[in-house]
Amino acid sequence: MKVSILQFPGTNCEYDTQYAFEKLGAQTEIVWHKSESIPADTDLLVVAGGFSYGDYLRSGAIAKFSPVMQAVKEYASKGGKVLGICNGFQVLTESRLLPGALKRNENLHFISKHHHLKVENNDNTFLKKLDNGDVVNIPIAHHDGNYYINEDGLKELEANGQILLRYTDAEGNIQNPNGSVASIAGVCNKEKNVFGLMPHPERAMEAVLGSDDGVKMLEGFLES
Ligand SMILES: NC(=O)CC[C@H](N)C(=O)O
Repeated sequence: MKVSILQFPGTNCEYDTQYAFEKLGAQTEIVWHKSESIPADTDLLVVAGGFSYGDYLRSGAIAKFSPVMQAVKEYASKGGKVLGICNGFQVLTESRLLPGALKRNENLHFISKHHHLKVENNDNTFLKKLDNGDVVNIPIAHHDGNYYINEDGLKELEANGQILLRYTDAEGNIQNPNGSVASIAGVCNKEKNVFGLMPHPERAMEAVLGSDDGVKMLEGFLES
């Protein structure tokens, strides 16, 4: 299992992501954004979190023009699996590889804390190790996590089972820390090979650091 991890100027979660996947037994490689290709043996491509291009203009809006993104689009169009975490989710929506957009948090604050999430749909590679309705505890850390999609888009997401995760409390009651439409924390594309979420599963790999619920999330990618 080979996980390639994209790195833009300002990415800051690439080494945590590398640590998380190596802990699960995967081989990893960090790929600089100037590369015009991604490693041929890639089984999963992760767009890691951080502040690509300092979040100037809009989070992910400049990264989408990086040379590597053409290769990412080709990889995804052939069914390659892509996971965008936080800023990676923002890059994937900006690149139109995922539906919707991430706006400034409703309260205009950067929010950094553990948050509970409910699994909405586990019929996909990413969440297959969890059950629908499971509640996980995963850190969030963002100022642009306010997921937006219009009404028609939301209906389409619901109809196609593309809503993966929603923000909740520990009991699974819906919460909304950032103003996201329908409290959405993560979605996938219609083909279910491109995944994006604002929370950071790679930061929840050890109970002693607050939660190891990220293990079950990322493990889904290791068995295909
Ligand atoms: N942790 C991150 O990836 C941060 C994402 C993004 N730069 C934001 O603050 O919204």
